[in-house]
Parts: sequence; structure tokens; C-alpha cells
Amino acid sequence: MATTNGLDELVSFAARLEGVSTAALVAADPARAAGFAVRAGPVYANFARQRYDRAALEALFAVAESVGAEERLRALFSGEPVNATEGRAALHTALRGDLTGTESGRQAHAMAQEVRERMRALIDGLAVSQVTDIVSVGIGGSDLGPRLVVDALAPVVGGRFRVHFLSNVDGAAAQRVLAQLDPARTAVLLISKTFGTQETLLNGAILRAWLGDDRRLYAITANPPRATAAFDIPPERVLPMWDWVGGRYSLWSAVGFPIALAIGMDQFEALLGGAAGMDAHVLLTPLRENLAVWHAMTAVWNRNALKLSTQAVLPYDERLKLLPNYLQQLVMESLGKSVRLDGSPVAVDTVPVWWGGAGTDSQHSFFQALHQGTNVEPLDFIGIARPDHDHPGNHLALLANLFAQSEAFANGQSSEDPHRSYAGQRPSTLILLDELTPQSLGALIAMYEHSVYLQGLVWGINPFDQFGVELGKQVANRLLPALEGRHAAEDPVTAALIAEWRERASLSR
Ligand SMILES: O=P(O)(O)OC[C@H]1O[C@](O)(CO)[C@@H](O)[C@@H]1O
Repeated sequence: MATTNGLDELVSFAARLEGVSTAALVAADPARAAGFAVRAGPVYANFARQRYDRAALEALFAVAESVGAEERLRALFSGEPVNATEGRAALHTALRGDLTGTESGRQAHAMAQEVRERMRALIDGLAVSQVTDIVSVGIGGSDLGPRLVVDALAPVVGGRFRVHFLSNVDGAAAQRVLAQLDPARTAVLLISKTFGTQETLLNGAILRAWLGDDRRLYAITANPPRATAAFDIPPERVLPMWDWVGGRYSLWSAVGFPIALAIGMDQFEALLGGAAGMDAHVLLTPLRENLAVWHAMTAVWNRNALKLSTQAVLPYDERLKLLPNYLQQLVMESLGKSVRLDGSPVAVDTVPVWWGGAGTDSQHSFFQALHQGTNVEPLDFIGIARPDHDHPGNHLALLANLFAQSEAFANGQSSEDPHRSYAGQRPSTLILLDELTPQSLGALIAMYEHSVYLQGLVWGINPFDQFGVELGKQVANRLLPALEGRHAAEDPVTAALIAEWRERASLSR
């Protein structure tokens, strides 16, 4: 019989709370407003507006206990092969600290430190050259993390270089990036764990030709021989990563080189330090006070007890506008699975659709649907207590909007006019960082990583593989010759689409 890890029992807790308003839940438990909150270093999260009570929370913690959350966290940090379908460890935590005391953890940590020394030396070398701009070429896990962190922090801490990102295989993307740059003042990083990714290889070839001077071409990869074979980059300009670092968990490795270039090596180390602080909290704190456990079990509650099918992320900070994109890969590539580790089907729903956008802009686009649409979507609000700009009035307005939306979604407002009525009861978590710094951002991202791992544990799935993305790549590789006219596509619909494309492409010339 398919196992549900006790998740089916959560449904009865949800049924008991049906019809009880969020305001009533808060009123019934005077300690709840401040007490359903956890702080871990610079990250504070308040869960009082989620639609559970203490009994339901207890049931959720019991689920976490029943899947051995504490022991499985130790297994992650110790370098056990938690990525079972690929027989690998997932030691991203060792890139930022050494909490395990195991030989594999120690070794991984030492290797990461060594690479960081090399990164520092390369940055020092570039700093005395004429290079002012860096193009980082990569996609997915080799792009989204660095892109998020550079976008968030470069304006805050600044650095010697302007960093640009190129990911899409669409030639328009390369054209757009290159239009603003001078090849003589630019260095190019080719970032690919496998060095077999079509987008990065094609864009890399464009960039190498444009650069005209291979001495400003660098590679970051777990497959140095392939980087050398494809682009002839010598070892001194190849920074390694390893198969025990998953792509979407890799911004802490040499994949974070663009971050170090944009904000400086010391600030990159501070980002790692922030993540290490969160690691220590998650590994060493009992489940009931553990921020990642609260976050993960809240996600499980919303998915499996309330049956909600999306999760929105709403950063109320312009600098975090790329966080939803980043989390889409982290969460959905990790948890978008429907078979358990032993290959049997998962008996409950797994990952919802993660999406979102920055406030307050989002209030003027999709919030209408969140307030009055037929779907109820759980929301992660993220705010920053102290701004780093000189417009205090704007910051107060931003925070007023943040607190107002979280209140309005929870409480709603009735009216005799159904068009002006708000049902409320939308569950939300409000996360507050003291300020946006490398440390606090590192801690926030690490919290989401650990939440993902814990959700994967509860669902019994492997959050570290991504076989689902392979099929599309295989079919695209098969179809390329058909587009080149070398043979016809086998699938009749695809063949018709290619014929149509060919006709239109020649018409537009
Ligand atoms: O770093 P690579 O090997 O180029 O892969 C890029 C991305 O492609 C994927 O395999 C699929 O999108 C991601 O998991 C990975 O981060």
C-alpha cells in the first residue's frame, strides 16, 4: 500500500478548521500573533496568518518526526548519498561551513576554500587589467542564483566590475547583451556544471568569437576536460565544481564567481557566512523552533491538508525582484516529482506551482485575482526592516503596503455588495530581514534550500535529481536536423509545424 507518511490524517485537522476564520484563530489564541514566529539570525518569519492551529501544527511536527527529519538533516550535512537516484551526496552546505566533522564534509569544505583562494587571485588579476565588464554565460542553476544575488546586492555593496548575464539560446539575448559592451574591456565566464548544455555552448561560441582574445575567457565546471576540448581554455582559467554540488544549489561554489566579481570576494564570503549561520540553526535547533521546519511543514499543510495548488512569493523590495524566478527552479526542479525514492508513486500531491513578483508592482497586476479570484493561493511575503536608500517616506509606504496586504488577505472585508466583498482567509507567512546584506540574503536562500529538502523528505522524493528536464532536450536534439532540412520530423504534427515555419520564414525575407 502506498505510504503517505501520516499526511492523510492532516486532512481531518483541516476539516475541523473549515469555516473558522483566520481572525477567529488569532483571537482564540492570544499568544499566537507573536508566538507563531521563529527567528534565525537576521531572518524573522511570522506564521500566525497560516490557516492552522496548535493541534494541527503538532500533527505537522509529528509528521516531520516520523520521517526522521533531524537524522536526515544530519545525513545531508554529513555527505551521505542523499541524492540516491544518482548515488551522490548533496554537500552544498560544505561550501559555506564545516558543521559535520565527517571526513567527506571536511574534504569538501577544504576543496571549496581552495577554489575561493583561486577566485580571489583571479579577481585581483582582473582588477589591475583594463576589464570593466563581465559576461556570465550559463543557464538554470548556472545562472539564476548568481543573477539574483548580483541584482540584489551589486547596488548595495558595489564592486569593481559590472556583471551581465546571458542565458537564453535566443540570439536576440546575445545581441542585446553585446550591444552595450566593448570586447577589449570585457571578460567572459562560461558556467556549466556539465559543459554539455546547448544554450551555454552556443552562446559561449558567440562570445568567444566576439571577444577575439581567448585570454579573457574563463570556465567554471565539474567537467574541465570538456571545457578544454570545446573552448581550449587552459587549466589556470578553469575553476572546478563537483558532482556533489547540485546545479540549483551551486551559487555558493565557483558558480558564484560572477557574484564575487560584482560585489567583491569579502562580500561573497559574507554571503556564504550568512548561509552557514542558517545551516547551523537548521541542523542544531529542535524541530519546533526550527525555521526551515516551520516553513517546510507549512508548505506541506497548504498542499496536502488544504489542497492548494500554487505558492506565491512576494518580495516587497525591488532588489529581490528576481527571487521568485530563482525559487521557481530551486523548488520546482527539486520537488516536481511523482515517484518516491523506491520508484513507487507518491500517494499525495507534491510541489505546487511557485510563482510571484515584487510588491508593490504586483498589487497593480495580479493581486485582484488573489483577493477575489476563485482560487486561494498561499503567499510568502518578504520585507526588509531597514532600507539602504535616502527616501524614508517611500520605505514607510512600502512597509504599510506589505503589512496591509498580509492583513487584508487574512481578514477580508464583507459588504452587502458582492462585487465589493473580500472573502479573506488567504494563508500567508511574513518574512522580515533586518536589512538586505550579503549575510541576510545568504541566510534567506539557505532557509529555502533546507525547506525544500524537508518537503522532499515528507513526500519521500529525491529533491536532487531532475530527469524531467531531459526529455525535451532529447527531442530538441532529434529535431534540429529536421529544422536544418536534413530529414523530415517523424511526428506528423511537428512535421506540419516545421513546414508551416519554413513557409513563413521564407515569406518574411
Ligand atoms: O550547469 P549546466 O550543466 O549547464 O546545467 C544547467 C541547468 O540545466 C539543468 O540540468 C536543467 O535545466 C539544470 O538542472 C541545470 O542547472
